[in-house]
Amino acid sequence: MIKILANDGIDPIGKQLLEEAGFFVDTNNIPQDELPVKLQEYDAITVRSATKVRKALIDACPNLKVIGRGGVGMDNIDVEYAREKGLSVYNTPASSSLSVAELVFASLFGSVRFLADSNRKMPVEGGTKFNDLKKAYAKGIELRGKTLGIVGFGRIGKEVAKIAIGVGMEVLAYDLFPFNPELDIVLGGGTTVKVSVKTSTLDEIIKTADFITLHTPFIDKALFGAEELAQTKKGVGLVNISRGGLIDELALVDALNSGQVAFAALDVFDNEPTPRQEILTHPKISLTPHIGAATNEAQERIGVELANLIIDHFKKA
Ligand SMILES: O=C(O)[C@H](O)COP(=O)(O)O
Repeated sequence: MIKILANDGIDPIGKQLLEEAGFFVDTNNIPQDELPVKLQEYDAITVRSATKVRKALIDACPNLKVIGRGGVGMDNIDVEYAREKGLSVYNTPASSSLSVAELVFASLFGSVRFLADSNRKMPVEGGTKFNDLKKAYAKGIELRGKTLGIVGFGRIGKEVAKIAIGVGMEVLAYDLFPFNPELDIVLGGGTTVKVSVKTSTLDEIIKTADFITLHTPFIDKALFGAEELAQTKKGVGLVNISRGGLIDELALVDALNSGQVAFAALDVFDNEPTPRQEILTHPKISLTPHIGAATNEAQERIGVELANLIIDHFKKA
């Protein structure tokens, strides 16, 4: 019987599909340091971003045939090495785009009305300094009519653009690769509307956008270091629900303190799962613990897609 270890969990429907196909699915979370021994008895492992599947683990498990990533980013997997060793590596790139895009807007709407800081301070100061807090949060901003720069115009960037257009924002989109700026927005009731974003350069986005959201993988250095942050429109808002490291965190703290950057909304961090204190405690940062894809709907789509990929793999083998 094919044995699958879903080390970071899998949606119950995905699990059920695998079991109906005749596979044994273990959803126990085996600690990273025990995997080199315990994973040896499995044919496949599925992970999210927590479990690392590095060269040494791959070498320790010669029976392993498939690595499945329930999600998009594969930076926790030595993908090339695994493929060189004859393993198949799958991810589910489309299933979570909408959930990530919705978190971008949850973060943006929240940040322009100081929700994160207000929720930190109200339980402590709300009873005695209500009117002081009311004043502190008096300069909210509307999103309608503002310019959103989207850096990385793949599946997630496009979903972000659709919501932004619905909100009435101007969208500047940049990607390393050429893309079609036209998008179809499906409205409630099923009507489809064709819209278009403005193709932009990274430089134009840095210098002119009111808000910037990042949707690229982390390659080797921060896209937004001190130099780029200094060139942004004063009072820009930044959102990173992509990968830690894309914004230089120390430069960001400086830019927030000087007022160059008005706020940042971060779902991903340099040192996950232990982000630095300066980031965790900054009043102008809205924080979430890497939950962009963490909705019931996205996880169900991911589980089903991953299960079908694994079933197809072993059917063909
Ligand atoms: O790359 C991804 O799909 C996201 O960062 C989600 O990661 P997660 O599966 O750990 O939530």
